[in-house]
Amino acid sequence: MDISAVNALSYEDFVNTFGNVVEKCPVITAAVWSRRPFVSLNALEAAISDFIDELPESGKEGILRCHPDLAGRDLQRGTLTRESRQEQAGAGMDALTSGETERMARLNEVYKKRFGFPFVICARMNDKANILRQLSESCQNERAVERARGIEEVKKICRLRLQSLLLTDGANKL
Ligand SMILES: NC(=O)NC1=NC(=O)NC1=O
Repeated sequence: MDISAVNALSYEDFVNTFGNVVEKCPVITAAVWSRRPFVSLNALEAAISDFIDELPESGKEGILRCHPDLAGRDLQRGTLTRESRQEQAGAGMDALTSGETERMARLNEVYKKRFGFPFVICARMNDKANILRQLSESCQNERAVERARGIEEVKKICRLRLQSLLLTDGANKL
């Protein structure tokens, strides 16, 4: 699908197509629809990024809270979104040893207890060793640092999801 096809989408088709580029936050997609026409993929991505940046801290933390834990309950139960399942599997989150699973669960809980939102990282740009190391180090950070780092990871996840939607000629082609 090229950018002119994106601009020609009805509101419903736009949200059906792009509603999960930020995990479980279709409101972001619904909001940026009014900023069309987009001159490029980068412009659509920038509109999403700008919308996120304009949110108050509570809104940014809300976005982070919409993300499933890495190697967490949703993965175990099979209730991840298609995108998250693919991303987490790609980073080996579905092939951890029992010790690694336990360490991820413990660190995720420590992190959430400290910050009030989950640890978020772009799984497609990391492997399990990096993820475990970053999670462990992030538990020592300040809240503002982790909010900003998490939101930057959300933007990386969003960019890769947009690219997958726009650059494939597969089923997504309208
Ligand atoms: N807590 C998370 O970072 N979750 C995720 N990162 C991804 O790239 N996909 C996810 O589900």
